[in-house]
Amino acid sequence: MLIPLTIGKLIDFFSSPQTTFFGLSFPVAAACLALTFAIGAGANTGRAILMRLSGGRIVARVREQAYLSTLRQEPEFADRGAGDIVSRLGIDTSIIGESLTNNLSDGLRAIISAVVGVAAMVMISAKLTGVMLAVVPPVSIGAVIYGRYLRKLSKQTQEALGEMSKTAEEKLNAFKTVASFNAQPIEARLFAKKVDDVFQLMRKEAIASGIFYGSSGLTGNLAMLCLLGYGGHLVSRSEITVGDLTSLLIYTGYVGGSVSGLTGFWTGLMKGVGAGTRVFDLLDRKSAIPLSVGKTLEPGREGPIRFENVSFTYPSRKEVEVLKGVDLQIEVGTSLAIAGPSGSGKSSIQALICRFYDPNSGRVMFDGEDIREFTPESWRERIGVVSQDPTLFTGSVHSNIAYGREQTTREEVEEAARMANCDFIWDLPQGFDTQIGKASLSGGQKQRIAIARALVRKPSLLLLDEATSALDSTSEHSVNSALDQIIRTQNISVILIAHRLATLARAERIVVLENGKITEDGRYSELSRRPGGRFRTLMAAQLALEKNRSNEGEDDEEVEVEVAKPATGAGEDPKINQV
Ligand SMILES: Nc1ncnc2c1ncn2[C@@H]1O[C@H](COP(=O)(O)OP(=O)(O)OP(=O)(O)O)[C@@H](O)[C@H]1O
Repeated sequence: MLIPLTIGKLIDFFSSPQTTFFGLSFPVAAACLALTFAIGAGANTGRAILMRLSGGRIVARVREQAYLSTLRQEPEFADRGAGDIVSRLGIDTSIIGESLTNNLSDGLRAIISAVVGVAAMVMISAKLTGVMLAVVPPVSIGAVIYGRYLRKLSKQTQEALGEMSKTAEEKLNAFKTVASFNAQPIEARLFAKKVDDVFQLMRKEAIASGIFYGSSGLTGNLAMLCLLGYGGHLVSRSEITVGDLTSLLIYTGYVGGSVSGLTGFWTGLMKGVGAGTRVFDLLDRKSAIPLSVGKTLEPGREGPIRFENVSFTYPSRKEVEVLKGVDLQIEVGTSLAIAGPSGSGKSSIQALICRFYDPNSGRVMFDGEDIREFTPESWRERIGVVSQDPTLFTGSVHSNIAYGREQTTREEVEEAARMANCDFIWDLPQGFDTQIGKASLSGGQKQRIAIARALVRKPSLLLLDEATSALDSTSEHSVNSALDQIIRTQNISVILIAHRLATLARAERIVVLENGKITEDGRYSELSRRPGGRFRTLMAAQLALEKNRSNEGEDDEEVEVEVAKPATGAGEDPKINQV
């Protein structure tokens, strides 16, 4: 801030050499200034480093906490699309970091420069300063209006970016589906549309910023012109020197730069607020099913699970009642299969058991207590889940089986793998240390690793959702024998959802769910013989389907082997043996 003053004094010094710089001779003043500039340079270096570091730290902490908060939400929350959440964690947090550090630092510097500049100008000539300050009110009003508009635009832009990421993420995750349908041009168009949405918003921002900066520049230049005219007049009347006028003009440039820096600071802040709203949405969101609220369920406690008149609708589709007054009891250590047409609510029963959702009415009880009494964390500890298409994560076979339990030993992992019939692991090049990804194992192998992953937790309840429906008969056979072994040898309650007869036959008890209601309940041997029964009808359809499949070339022998060693109650139906 001393430079304009120095230049003014220098001009006056050359026109009249007896001029001093605040009483100092010019060489001494120059030395002092050099020192001041050196200190200034050091401070600037420190500012740049500290601001970048603190910005990086803010972004890192906001990201970590927002990610943790996201992971602790109820599963329904993730249905809004991972792409949008990833864009919040990536782009929006960067904008916040930028806004809070570089922007804040530039803003502070602009405020200090403006205040010191105006003070120096008042010191040189209060009259001329008054002329210059006339531009401040219109520019400030313009900045406020522009800032508000920008905040709105910024939020819309971040949302559009989120949509764009969501679209790309979904399709890139289904790369093979897109390729097999030759849908690349359609997907490219869809993505281009999302990109265009972002571009349109950026265009609005570009026009608004052009108008704002153009008009505030014009206002500044006009003020400069007035200053020059009026200043020249004051010089001609010897009220100020040429050096003073020069200093004043340069200060005006400084202050003008600071004011435009301040508007940049304001608009940057507004951008940050826009992005911040989206990140704080994640950070502040209270989960509908908080993970740590309730009492901790003691690990060894056993008891039946009971659905008491449970009705349920998904929060995102309130108009469809998925479960309608379901009553169901699952005794400790028994196996139950849920059969029923597609969309009848089978998976929803498992989702309620896992407490991914809460019922709208009725209760899910464990050992006489509503499961809502327990923390979802401690409740889920006792449940092992195997889904139809289990996800394996990048890492070793060991880390996939030990997923969620870092302290699990190799012996425990191997024991679970044995129980889940995962013999193939021992034949892999590096055994349990073999690195696997999303796509490096067959469906049946993945499924068995998923069963081992569920078993390693030593669950007291195992949930299998159509664990065999996507498999060929060989893989189905391996998975089913693993299942047999578990049902027979472990004291685990098993709830399995299945369409395939060979899998259903493994359970000690079967319930048929239709349109959200239990319509039949009994042992396999009873239900498959009940004349006109729902299960019998369903099975006849399934039987025809499976027969068709075998005729089309599936390995009949495998299926026979399947049924040759069914669990209690199965294998008595001649139709099944026929399969
Ligand atoms: N996350 C969700 N949000 C909204 N509706 C859902 C959701 N998941 C399932 N539904 C709906 O709830 C109903 C029951 O679905 P559910 O998955 O429980 O049936 P299912 O018997 O397991 O079917 P399938 O045998 O085809 O897997 C269906 O109408 C389905 O469209």
